[in-house]
Amino acid sequence: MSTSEGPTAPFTTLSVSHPQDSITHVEICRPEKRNAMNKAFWHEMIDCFNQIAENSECRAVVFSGAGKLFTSGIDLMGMASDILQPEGDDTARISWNLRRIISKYQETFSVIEKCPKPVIVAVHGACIGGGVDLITACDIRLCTQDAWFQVKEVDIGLAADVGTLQRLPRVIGSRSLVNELALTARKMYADEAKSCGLVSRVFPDKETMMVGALEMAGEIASRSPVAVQGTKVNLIYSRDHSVPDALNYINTWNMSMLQTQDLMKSAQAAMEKKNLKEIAFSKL
Ligand SMILES: CCC/C=C/C=C/C(=O)SCCNC(=O)CCNC(=O)[C@H](O)C(C)(C)COP(=O)(O)OP(=O)(O)OC[C@H]1O[C@@H](n2cnc3c(N)ncnc32)[C@H](O)[C@@H]1OP(=O)(O)O
Repeated sequence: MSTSEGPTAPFTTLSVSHPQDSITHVEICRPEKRNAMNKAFWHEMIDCFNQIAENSECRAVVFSGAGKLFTSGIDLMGMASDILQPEGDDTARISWNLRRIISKYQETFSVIEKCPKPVIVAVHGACIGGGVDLITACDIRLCTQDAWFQVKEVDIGLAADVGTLQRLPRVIGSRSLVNELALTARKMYADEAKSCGLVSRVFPDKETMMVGALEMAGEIASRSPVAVQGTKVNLIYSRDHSVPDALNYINTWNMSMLQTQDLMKSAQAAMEKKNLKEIAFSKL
């Protein structure tokens, strides 16, 4: 794992490293501002995850935050210009402009979901506002015992519009709990986050969590990338479609993907009780 030594070029808010073969670690890195999401962050995420999606060397991603906490959400100081004073000669043009801007903000987290490589997010300390939007777009959520989550948008006078209201109800089973969190902006702590299914594991501290996240990424990366990436794409598809539609989708998907050499290699390894880490799968 990288150790918060600062953002890596060409980014100013993200540090990207490769702690192991086939694994990419992305860290939001503005610790002095509690990883507040400034203007640069919103577009750097898009560039970063589009690059990861295209990088055939990468098979799994770990995302975390540098410093004291995961993120304090949108940068309240930098928010002013485009959202608070959108350009345009009249209401229609201002509105159209805002629509375009909001779409761009939404893309910041949708790229995580569109990236076929599984993304494990590791949360320590606070995860506020935009942080909840971000983690709900990730595939696996881990946190530390000191973590807390807050859908804080109503406190700053807006309805969350970059993913929380759309994805959180699909992550947490209880609609009532989602409504409560979004309407009251109350903090939810690690144990409740685990019991409601927002996170799948709670670790005693950040160090242990990062070791756990890396181990999990290693397990994923050792498997056939055809199988893993197909699984991510189809899990997301089936979340958003009926069972018959999703069965039809995977049928069409697998009519080509089942022809992979990875199937024979993996099946043979299983028969011979070999560790998948010993099997060389081609890049994807
Ligand atoms: C179309 C757009 C869609 C997106 C919507 C997103 C909405 C949201 O994200 S709503 C949530 C907004 N965030 C907040 O309300 C959190 C504000 N911050 C805090 O409550 C505290 O800072 C926090 C509990 C996170 C941490 O407290 P701590 O005592 O550890 O640190 P501080 O001394 O408060 O802060 C240290 C410096 O960081 C700056 N900072 C913290 N959060 C933000 C932020 N969100 N935006 C900008 N700057 C932030 C803080 O000002 C301090 O800076 P400095 O004084 O220069 O040292």
